[in-house]
Amino acid sequence: MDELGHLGWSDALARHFTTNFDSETIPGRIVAHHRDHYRMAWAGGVVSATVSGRLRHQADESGLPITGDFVAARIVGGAATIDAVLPRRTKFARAVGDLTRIDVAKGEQIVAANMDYVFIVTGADADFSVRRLERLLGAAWGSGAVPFVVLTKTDLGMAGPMIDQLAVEAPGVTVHPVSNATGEGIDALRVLIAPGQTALLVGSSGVGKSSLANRLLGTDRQATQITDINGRGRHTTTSRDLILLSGGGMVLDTPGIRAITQWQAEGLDDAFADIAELAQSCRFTDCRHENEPGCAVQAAIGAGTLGERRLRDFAKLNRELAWLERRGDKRAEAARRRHWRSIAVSQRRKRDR
Ligand SMILES: Nc1nc2c(ncn2[C@@H]2O[C@H](COP(=O)(O)OP(=O)(O)OP(=O)(O)O)[C@@H](O)[C@H]2O)c(=O)[nH]1
Ligand SMILES: [Zn+2]
Repeated sequence: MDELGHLGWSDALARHFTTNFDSETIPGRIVAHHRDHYRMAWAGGVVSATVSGRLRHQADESGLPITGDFVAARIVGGAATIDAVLPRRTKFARAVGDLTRIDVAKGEQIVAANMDYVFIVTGADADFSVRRLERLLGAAWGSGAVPFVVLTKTDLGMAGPMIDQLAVEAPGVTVHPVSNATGEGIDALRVLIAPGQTALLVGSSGVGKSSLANRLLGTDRQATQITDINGRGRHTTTSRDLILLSGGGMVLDTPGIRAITQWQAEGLDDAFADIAELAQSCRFTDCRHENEPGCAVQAAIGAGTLGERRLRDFAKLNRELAWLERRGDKRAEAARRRHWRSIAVSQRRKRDR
C-alpha cells in the first residue's frame, strides 16, 4: 500500500482499511469527478471509476465520493467500482440554501476532501476586497485544513496596502504574495506543500487560479490536456483535477469546485443556491443557461423542477452586476446583492408554506 503514500495515504487510513475490507479490495484516491464519472488513482495507475449500486443506495449525497476522497474499490476489467468512501480528514463544504438556518448535516454540500491547505486566491488589483473573501475564509476555517490567502498579481504594484489590510481584517491567516507573471513567491508556496499534502484552490473568476496551478506545476497544464473527441467542454477534457507537483505535493483545482467557490466568493450562493447547484452539472463550465447543449438548468426547467421565474431573476441579477461592475460602483453592487438575497429568502418562505 506504500504505492499510495505519495497521494497522501496515511497509517490511520491503512489501519482503517485493513480492518474493514478484504483482500479483493484496493485503496484509491479520487483525482477527478464529473457527475457519475470518476477518475481514481491507485497503485496500478489511474482508471475510470463508478460507484457501486450498493453504495449509491446506501449513501446520502454527502456519502458519495468527491475529488480528494480516499476510497475502497474493486478493479474489474480495467475500471474501478467504488464500494466505500474512507473517513474524511478534512472537507471543504458549501452551505446550501438559507445560511441563517444552521443545519450542518443537511445544509452543506461537500466539494473537496482530504486537503491540508485551502489557498484562497485573490488578485492584488482593482477587484480586491476583503469582504468578498469572508465567506471563503469562513468555509476554509470550517474545513479542518489550514487556510492561506494567496495574493496574486503583485507585479501590478498594488499589494502593499492590501497585505496590511488583510493582517488587520483577516487575522491569523498567513498571506502569500505571488506573481504568476514574474514567478515571484511561487517557490515559497511550492515548498509549503510537502510530499503527500494537498492544497485546494478557491476564489473568484479571474484571480489567477489557472495561472497559479500552471506556475506550481512548472508547465502549462491546459496544453497537456487531452482533447476530448466529442469536442465537449472543459469538464471532460480535464484529464485530472488533482495535480501532482514534481516535489510530491498536490494541487486540487476542479471545474466543479470553481463553480461553487466562485458563488461563495461572490456571496450569491444563498440567493440562488438552486441554480448554482444545477449549474455544476452543466456540460460547459461557462454555461449561460440559455441554449447551450447539456445545460442542466434548462433541463430542470423542462422537467418542471425549477421555475422559469428563478432563471429570469438570476439572469437579471447577473446583468445588473455586470453593469454595476462596468461602472465600478462597488457599493451599489453590494446593495443589489443584498436586495436579491432578500427576494430569494421571501420566495423560499412562500414556497415552504
Ligand atoms: N499581471 C498579472 N496577471 C495575472 C496574474 N495571474 C493571473 N493573471 C492574469 O489574470 C487573468 C485571469 O487568470 P486565470 O489564471 O485564468 O484566472 P482564474 O482564477 O483561473 O480564472 P477562471 O478560470 O475564470 O476561474 C489572465 O489574463 C492572467 O494572465 C499575475 O500574477 N499577474
Ligand atoms: Zn447551463
